[in-house]
Amino acid sequence: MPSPKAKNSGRGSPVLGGANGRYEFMSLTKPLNRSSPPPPLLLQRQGSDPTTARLRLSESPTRRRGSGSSSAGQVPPPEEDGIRLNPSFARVALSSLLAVDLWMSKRLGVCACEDSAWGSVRPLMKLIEISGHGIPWLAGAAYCLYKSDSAAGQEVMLNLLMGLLLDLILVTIVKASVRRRRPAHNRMDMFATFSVDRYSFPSGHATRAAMCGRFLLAHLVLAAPLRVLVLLWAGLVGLSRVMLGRHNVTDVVFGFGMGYCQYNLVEVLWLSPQTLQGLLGHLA
Ligand SMILES: CC(C)=CCC/C(C)=C/COP(=O)(O)O
Repeated sequence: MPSPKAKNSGRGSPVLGGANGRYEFMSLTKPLNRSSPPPPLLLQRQGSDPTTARLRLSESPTRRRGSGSSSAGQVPPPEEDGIRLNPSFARVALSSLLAVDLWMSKRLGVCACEDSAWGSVRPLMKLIEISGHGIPWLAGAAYCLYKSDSAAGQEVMLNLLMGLLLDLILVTIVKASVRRRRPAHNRMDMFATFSVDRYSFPSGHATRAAMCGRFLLAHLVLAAPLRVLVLLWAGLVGLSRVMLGRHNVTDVVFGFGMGYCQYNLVEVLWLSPQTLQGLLGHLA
């Protein structure tokens, strides 16, 4: 039903007296074409979905008779108004989640630049950012692989290297597919980025922190305090992404989940020395 305001606005209510006495609505988003009467649209009863409206349209007497008076004419299917009159629950829930996400990310972006609320903490957050960057991890894994003098050590470092490359590939694919822009308050001053790193979803640092964190806990013999330190580091990497304004909260949360699953993939694709010797044998 037209809102009371529209009826009293004096700007011409969108309601037309229909030829058959039924009220019909003009499209709310198309300019009124005064030369010819606008195509009447069936009133979409509150809570009905467009499909129902279309079904009702095809059952309308006008359609059934296959002809109608010139004023009714062939009633076109209801237009997709720019305004969704009854979005699905999933769409409303997603819109609400994204609204909360943007609001929370803006509030937590306290180190987005030097004169932000916590601008003095920015250098520390940048240090944490570097600790989760792909290049230090790739260089470190390659160096340990080169320096390792045990087969077991070489096996672990080789699979960490493979996991890091897998992470880069998967994150690049998802970033390039989703193409979500970084938060408006982000100051893009990261070093050594790919072109896809202009996109925000998911956080590559978060995927790497989760995957490497699980990898270290599973394959390194660490005392309990060090295990806690690894978990703390992974959490701080994720938090730093939002505090620096690089990401929204959902980018990091999804990144943690993706990195956690990536480690499972590393375990499935685990390269044993025998597999490696077979591969190298083929290459030689
Ligand atoms: C150049 C290499 C080897 C990796 C890129 C590392 C990087 C800049 C990832 C982006 O992380 P966020 O998505 O968390 O910003």
